[in-house]
Amino acid sequence: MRADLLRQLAEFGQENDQQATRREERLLNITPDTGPFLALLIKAMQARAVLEIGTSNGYSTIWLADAAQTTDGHVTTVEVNKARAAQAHHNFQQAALADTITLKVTPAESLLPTIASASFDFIFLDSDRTQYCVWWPLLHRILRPGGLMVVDNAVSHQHELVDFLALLETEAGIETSLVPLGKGELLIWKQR
Ligand SMILES: C[S@@+](CC[C@H](N)C(=O)[O-])C[C@H]1O[C@@H](n2cnc3c(N)ncnc32)[C@H](O)[C@@H]1O
Repeated sequence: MRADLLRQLAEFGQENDQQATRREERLLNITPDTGPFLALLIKAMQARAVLEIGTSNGYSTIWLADAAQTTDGHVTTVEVNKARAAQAHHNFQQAALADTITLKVTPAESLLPTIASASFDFIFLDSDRTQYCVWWPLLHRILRPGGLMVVDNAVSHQHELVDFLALLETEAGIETSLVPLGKGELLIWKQR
């Protein structure tokens, strides 16, 4: 049943984005093959505390939360757009995942400084790419040693991530790998 919902949401997102004339109207969901990839990572590392930045209507969140249910985990997801967040809230209920997800309707830059250090095992970053360099010190702080961060659009919008990639290269204790799946998934492992 959840698989049916995910299929419907993937189709809805693709049709919506083809018809949308303005960027704000697009849902910009992850590709359908990215969902199982993120879920596998969460299960393989037995991640329990999961953070997503950029919920949109909750398509990727449902994949993350479906995996988190198998680890007895929980997903916190943050979205600044109220209309998108309302759609996500509805979809979380449809997926029977409302108890596994906390949706924060606020700018990520307001939420991140309030989070305790080393709070998250897994972070999925799919938001405003112009802010990634600014957010990085906060993201690095709240990711636990041994934790994993995944950044979407690392191939589709590689040119927008040049400065972020350069910044990561200067950071000790960080290993990265670019996986050419979906829109390109950049894996960032915090060794220590
Ligand atoms: C690419 S979409 C996320 C798609 C979603 N992860 C999925 O696959 O279904 C990016 C989202 O980030 C949100 N966003 C942009 N800037 C933000 C910010 N500063 N704080 C929180 N959310 C933000 C946008 O409103 C948009 O819904």
